[in-house]
Amino acid sequence: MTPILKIDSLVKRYGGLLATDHVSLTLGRGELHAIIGPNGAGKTTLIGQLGGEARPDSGSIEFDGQDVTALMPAQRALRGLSRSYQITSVFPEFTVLENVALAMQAHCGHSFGFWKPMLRQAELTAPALRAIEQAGLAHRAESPVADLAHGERRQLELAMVLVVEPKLLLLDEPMAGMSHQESGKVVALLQSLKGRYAMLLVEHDMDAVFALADRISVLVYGRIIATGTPAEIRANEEVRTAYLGDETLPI
Ligand SMILES: Nc1ncnc2c1ncn2[C@@H]1O[C@H](COP(=O)(O)OP(=O)(O)OP(=O)(O)O)[C@@H](O)[C@H]1O
Repeated sequence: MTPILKIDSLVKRYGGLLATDHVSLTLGRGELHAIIGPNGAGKTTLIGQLGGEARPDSGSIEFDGQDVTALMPAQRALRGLSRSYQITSVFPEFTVLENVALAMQAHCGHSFGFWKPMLRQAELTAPALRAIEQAGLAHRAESPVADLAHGERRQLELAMVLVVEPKLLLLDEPMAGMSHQESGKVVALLQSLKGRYAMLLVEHDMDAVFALADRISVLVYGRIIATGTPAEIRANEEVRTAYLGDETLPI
């Protein structure tokens, strides 16, 4: 079976700095692959290139058997490559359900009637409710987004991506700023989604990464120094050296 994602020798330069230094990586269907690395290693830059917001200087990105290197973010999303964003375009006075339905509508373009009240369109509300349930927010479906706690907003972000049924989810620090209890909920949630979606997870919470990932790649100064199972990464000498003195790696 073709891999869902194949990155080949991706390079991104900022002046003299190689933020992504010939990164190659393959992701299997249904795999949860984590990218870890110290601050400034190039994790966000890599996710940005996969999402399509940052253009690589060279190298290629193949998604689901097709070259998507030159595609815009919306074109990638339509093919099933979706990124979970820190929400900026959410409508705080609208409910969780309305926001997720709107995300679905935006994704599908003009195939829905704008003149009909959104919540009477089962084509929008049924998948929206499913995604909200998957994201563990069913009890908040009718709450205005302004009333959500920080952790619940991150769950909403996830619902807004899940609603379009992506083939690959790009997750950029989904536990950032969460309490221990909140991040535990997101770990359980991602665990429940495992196998159904391929996921590329960038995360600083090492307990979460080592609990969830099928494989982990370690990025240091823009270069992948190791890829392997959590046990292989724990045992890797070069990784231990790169993290020397960094207590966040549970090895
Ligand atoms: N737009 C930009 N212009 C210039 N340099 C940049 C730009 N974006 C990132 N960089 C540099 O590229 C390198 C990689 O940054 P990046 O944000 O991708 O790292 P990161 O691994 O995500 O870090 P963190 O864990 O702190 O989020 C850093 O040295 C950063 O200063």
